[in-house]
Amino acid sequence: MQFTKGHGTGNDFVILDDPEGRLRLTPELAAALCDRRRGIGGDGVLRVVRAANHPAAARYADRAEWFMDYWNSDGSLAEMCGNGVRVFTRYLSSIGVTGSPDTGLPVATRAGVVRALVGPDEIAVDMGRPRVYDTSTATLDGLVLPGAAVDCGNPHLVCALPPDVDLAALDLTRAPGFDRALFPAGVNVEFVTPGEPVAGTDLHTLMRVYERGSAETLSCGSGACAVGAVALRDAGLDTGVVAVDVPGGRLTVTIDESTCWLAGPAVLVAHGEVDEDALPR
Ligand SMILES: N[C@@H](CCC[C@H](N)C(=O)O)C(=O)O
Repeated sequence: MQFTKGHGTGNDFVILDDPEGRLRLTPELAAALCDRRRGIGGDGVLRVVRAANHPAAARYADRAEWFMDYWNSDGSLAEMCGNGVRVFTRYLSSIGVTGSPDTGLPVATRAGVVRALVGPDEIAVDMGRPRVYDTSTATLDGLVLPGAAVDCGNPHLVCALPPDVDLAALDLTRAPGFDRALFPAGVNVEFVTPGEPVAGTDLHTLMRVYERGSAETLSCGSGACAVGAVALRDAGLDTGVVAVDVPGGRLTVTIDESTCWLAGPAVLVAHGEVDEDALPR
């Protein structure tokens, strides 16, 4: 099986080119590919399949030729992956699939169709406006942290740390607790603290994330959008530019009246062949 490996600010993916949708991708195979010791290693799998050839995306086929079939590293499916769309788009452009320079490349996801614009260094995705819809709490290290529930196509809980809690010192080797009644399908939990002013932006936030299905990752694009939306709301702003620093680098979130743009680097680092029979079962 051929694969490509790529990442966006350290959120890394195994990319499988399967335009006809012939590959029998199972939760076990996705988890085995993502295994960092016995497989290739990744926070998730991005299967590149024509929308018309996948039952979850056929309804989008008139609007988007390509479907990002996204799997978390534990083998579960997710509706959206912001960094995934950016890396997926980098892969498509590497094989000559480019969108229109004006309107970009439409990409179907389980949360609907988004569009990506390829710049010289960065790839930006029009993610749609995040919906901040409730309050809740996360528990971690004996702390109870209030947070905002945000829908970015996938679920997020954005928790601001009290000033005496150090973001870098949080122990994210274990999953934070959350309200299963509010998030029956699980949630990605972002922990945030304000950063120093950054030129060209309205706000600057530092973030770490514990992702549903993938544990702590170096970056989460949809999480950055959720964080940007909450940061602007808390600053009394409807629109603006937020620099979101994650352990893997910087993402820029731009929210206007109608949508949210997520921008940052997206890199392909390797191509190869994996022996499926040698993967862990
Ligand atoms: N890292 C992603 C989000 C991936 C999906 C997430 N773990 C979920 O289950 O919702 C991103 O960049 O958005």
